[in-house]
Amino acid sequence: MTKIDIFSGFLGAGKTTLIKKLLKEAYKGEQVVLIENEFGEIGIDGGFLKEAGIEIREMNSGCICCSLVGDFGEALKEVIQKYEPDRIIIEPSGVGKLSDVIKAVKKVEGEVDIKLNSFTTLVDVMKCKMYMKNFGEFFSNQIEYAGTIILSRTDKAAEEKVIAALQIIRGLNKSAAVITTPIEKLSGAKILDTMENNRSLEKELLEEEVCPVCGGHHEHHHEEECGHEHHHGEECGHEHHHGEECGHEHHHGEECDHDHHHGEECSHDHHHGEECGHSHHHDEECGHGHHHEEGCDHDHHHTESCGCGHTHDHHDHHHHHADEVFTSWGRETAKTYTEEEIHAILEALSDDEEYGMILRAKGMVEGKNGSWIYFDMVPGEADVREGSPEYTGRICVIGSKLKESSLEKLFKLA
Ligand SMILES: Nc1nc2c(ncn2[C@@H]2O[C@H](COP(=O)(O)OP(=O)(O)OP(=O)(O)O)[C@@H](O)[C@H]2O)c(=O)[nH]1
Repeated sequence: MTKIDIFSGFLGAGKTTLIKKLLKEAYKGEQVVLIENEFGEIGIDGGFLKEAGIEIREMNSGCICCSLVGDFGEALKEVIQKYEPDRIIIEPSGVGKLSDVIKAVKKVEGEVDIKLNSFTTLVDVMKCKMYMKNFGEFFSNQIEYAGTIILSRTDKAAEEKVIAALQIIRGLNKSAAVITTPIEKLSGAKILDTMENNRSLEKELLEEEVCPVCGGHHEHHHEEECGHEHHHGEECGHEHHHGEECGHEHHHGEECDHDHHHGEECSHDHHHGEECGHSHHHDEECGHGHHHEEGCDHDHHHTESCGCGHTHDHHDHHHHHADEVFTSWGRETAKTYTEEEIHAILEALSDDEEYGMILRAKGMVEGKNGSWIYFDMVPGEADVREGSPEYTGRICVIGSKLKESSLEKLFKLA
């Protein structure tokens, strides 16, 4: 039996940091394979894990969070046959939907000897509100479907920030255990134990199939024999979440006829997002595209892309349109830099609209003095450190409306 642990989290939330800690402290002695589905053209994270003897299966050519569930199933089977691991860690792309990843794993559970052991989401408390506001469903889905939520940067965030983030999180997910203690203060075993004992949402998610009463697809928020709450199915006679024109609480845009266009006024209670927080179809405030999750009945024939940065033809109802929101820019380079140059570049990325809205930059390049410079940046935060030599320099920037030629110039690659 191979245990599957899913670690979800928005760009730069701290997934890799946590996985490293668990590998050292909680998964010690286990045969572990990491399946990662990075958003971005160049896989950056793999290196350190390879050094630690961990097998990595990168899925950059296909996304596990949308229609390529079959391929994902094949990848899982292949990994299990080849390595017979004790555990598989799945790190979906930072903008993938956790609910889709859970479903994808569940689908293959009957075919291979695996068990979905945990599904955890990392949330950066410093940016929770901003991400919620700007990226809606891409961000909120990961919170809603998590069995456990781990807050990152509680080591340095003000208490009010942590409490504000908690409020947003609790609005989306009432039952997950939320770890607010900085992870370095907890042992890996303690974290794993917390992750493994919070699985109530799993059942809920699995029941998100066809309703035995009305035959519709509902998202179930409570488990009661059909007795669950419905979003629509008026004929069921149960409590509904989506009673149009009824001013009820909303859980999601799914299968909901009343799309909110252009942030029209809305007087309902919402489960995701402050400042109305419902999904929007058109750009507002932040200037980015928002998800298109509404459960419309038509097929989409256009080619879309999801969080993996690749394009797929979707024949199902999961339209991510992540490519409308997120893009990545990556380069391999033999160019050398000084640490000061890298600091200055990251600062420019943080501060300047000139390059688009930067959500994440990371990479490793050779230093002028022959050492290797590793860097990580999320808005307002940059980490530059020395690391072991890589086979070549690699740079990856992820964001919204990236300006590639400006980025090339900034990294002096033009
Ligand atoms: N102070 C602090 N820094 C953190 C914490 N978690 C992560 N970081 C830093 O944030 C940066 C990004 O962390 P990662 O662990 O690489 O994040 P990730 O979610 O794997 O990022 P992606 O590669 O975008 O998927 C790194 O510089 C980390 O050191 C935390 O709890 N506290």
